[in-house]
Amino acid sequence: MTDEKMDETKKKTKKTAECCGFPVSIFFIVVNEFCERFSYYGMRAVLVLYFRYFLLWDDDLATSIYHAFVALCYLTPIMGAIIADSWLGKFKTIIYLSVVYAVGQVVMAVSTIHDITDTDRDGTPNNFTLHIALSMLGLILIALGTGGIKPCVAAFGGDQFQEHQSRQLNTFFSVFYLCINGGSLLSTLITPVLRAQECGIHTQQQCYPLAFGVPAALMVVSLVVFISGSGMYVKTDPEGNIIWAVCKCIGFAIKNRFRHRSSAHPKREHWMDWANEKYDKLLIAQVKMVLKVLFLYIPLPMFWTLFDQKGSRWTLQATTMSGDFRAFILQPDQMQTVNPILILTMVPIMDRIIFPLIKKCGLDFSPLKRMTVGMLFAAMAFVCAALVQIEIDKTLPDFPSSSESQLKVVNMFNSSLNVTISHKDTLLIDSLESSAGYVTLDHQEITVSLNSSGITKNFSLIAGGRQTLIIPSDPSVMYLKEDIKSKPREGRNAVRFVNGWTAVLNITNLESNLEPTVISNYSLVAQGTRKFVLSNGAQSCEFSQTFGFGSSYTFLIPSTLFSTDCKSIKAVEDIQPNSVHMALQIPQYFLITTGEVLFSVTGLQFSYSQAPKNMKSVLQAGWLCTNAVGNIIVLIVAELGKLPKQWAEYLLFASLLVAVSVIFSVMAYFYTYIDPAEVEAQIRSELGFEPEEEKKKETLEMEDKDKDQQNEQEVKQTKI
Ligand SMILES: C[C@H](N)C(=O)N1CCC[C@H]1C(=O)O
Repeated sequence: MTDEKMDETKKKTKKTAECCGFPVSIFFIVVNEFCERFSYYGMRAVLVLYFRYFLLWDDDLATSIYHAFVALCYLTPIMGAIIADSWLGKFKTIIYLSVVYAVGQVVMAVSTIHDITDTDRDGTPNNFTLHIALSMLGLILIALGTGGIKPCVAAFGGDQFQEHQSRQLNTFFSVFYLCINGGSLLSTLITPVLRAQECGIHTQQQCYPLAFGVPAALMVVSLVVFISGSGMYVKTDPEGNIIWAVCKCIGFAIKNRFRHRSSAHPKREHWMDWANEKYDKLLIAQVKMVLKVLFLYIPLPMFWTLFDQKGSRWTLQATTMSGDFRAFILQPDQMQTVNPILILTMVPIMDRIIFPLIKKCGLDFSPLKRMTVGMLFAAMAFVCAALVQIEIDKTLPDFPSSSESQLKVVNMFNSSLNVTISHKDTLLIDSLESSAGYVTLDHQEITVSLNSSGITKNFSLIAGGRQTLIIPSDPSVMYLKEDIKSKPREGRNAVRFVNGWTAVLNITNLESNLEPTVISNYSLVAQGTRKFVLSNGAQSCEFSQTFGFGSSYTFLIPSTLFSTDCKSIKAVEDIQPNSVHMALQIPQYFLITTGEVLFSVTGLQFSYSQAPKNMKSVLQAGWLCTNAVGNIIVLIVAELGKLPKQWAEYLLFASLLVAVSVIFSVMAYFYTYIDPAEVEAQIRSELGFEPEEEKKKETLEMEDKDKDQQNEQEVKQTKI
């Protein structure tokens, strides 16, 4: 045996330090994963807000770029796997790509410092191009890093286990998943709080640099932890350019099959056997194993398509619900933290109680069955989401269709008015009151007549819009103002004021002073009791209003404002607060998380256990790719298909997933589980290669011989 070969075999049979039956090196790997996921999910938690409120992109662009980024993060694992399995090995790939990742996070954090381009010191950046360029560069580096290392870390963790530790290996994947979710939970709680702080050199702004800087620091910690374990790892070397060899082998099999397509040539058991002429049996067997699993993955993206809507559709659903839990207030996007919290409790329960119980009952709950059941749970979660949506829809205002217009009338005149719209609808409105709700009209050109004064005016309404007609103290100058026609974002409340006082007013929360007879633009206020101070320079008074979630109010300020100490201000409710409670989303979160434990944790283990030794990262990457495709489907669905009713869309997704899980269960039925190591050993022995066990024994014997020789020499030297 050559020295090189001996070194390699020694590496493979290296005894690792153990603690409670687990390799000690695993500790560094799970801590590394915890920090990395903290970094990834922490950054993701504030990314859309950064796009929306720092770069000032609109909602559509912000969500599209966000989903495109997530999809990229799950596509780059292919690159990481190729580098690891064919070139650098998993250990070096993790280190190099972690450096790229950490640099990306730092670039991203720098891009969020508004002071770097805020030359006029007004609090907003002056060179958006630079911020956009830096953040895109940062995101690309992050996607390369996080995706690149992801298949390697899981597979590298698996590599640390010896053959006798197969039970511990399964536990490892569960612990690994717990660490992912521990990191995700902490970071999604912490980074939004960091963002809400104010910071800056010249002007104080929302502290995005801190919200992105802490994840960057955690990525550096992750790298340091991983390097610290360096001396303890089992590092398997890549066996040449395996991916290229696989591609060539598949290409040759297809070409050869095509060349021998006539019936004169006998059929072969498997189409890959057409590569027999040129490639060795071992490689062909390995390719067959990988292809079999990859084929099985084809239906899986549908699970992720539903799963990933937690962050988009379900969060939007939460914005139309009430988050008042009495002891605490939950914001709509915080509802997502229910997922990692449930993962942290359910993985141990499943592992320790449910799975052993199922086994005790003599039921066969094989990995592919678990994954099928996982998909059905996710489908049930969407049925629940549809039911909740139906409840919410009952409480939502009737917003106008695209051909309709809605009109509300506010009377700031000093006496009641009879307002007739288009000679048809007559509304009697008291002074400092509004019409009860909105009048829906199926035409846009209207005539408004104030019957007592004989004033008549024509207006053109916005099709599909909501507007308020303000009749000021001088009714002849009545005018229209556009209203919001959807629930205010993030469960906040939209407020505006009509100034019926005789002079300019300054009102807290409003961007600028309010002229007499004018209605202000909306400003958004959070849930809770809010205080408004109104002043004209000489006098001031304050009033408070308690807000729920997702309401809209117009406050009518009378001419008697200061004499009544603000008490005469009239609140008109344009959109009622959300009344369906966010707790109703818990069942759907519970079901999707149960689905995730059954589907995702099992899929991770399955991808490792069914892969040949030299293609572990490749199959992990294939598994992660199902997630990328799922995200791309979300993107396409968001752009194209919009069903008129949200609950119908939820049901459509649920039915699609049920259909896909039936297909998957049929495919799974025909799949036979293998032990890749055994298959490889068998082929090796058929081909007359030295079996691994023999190699091990030989290495140990060589080591013993080396030691004996050393001892002999030492004895000789002492004698001399
Ligand atoms: C946070 C999720 N519960 C979760 O653990 N994941 C979602 C996609 C896969 C997995 C992850 O690796 O982040």
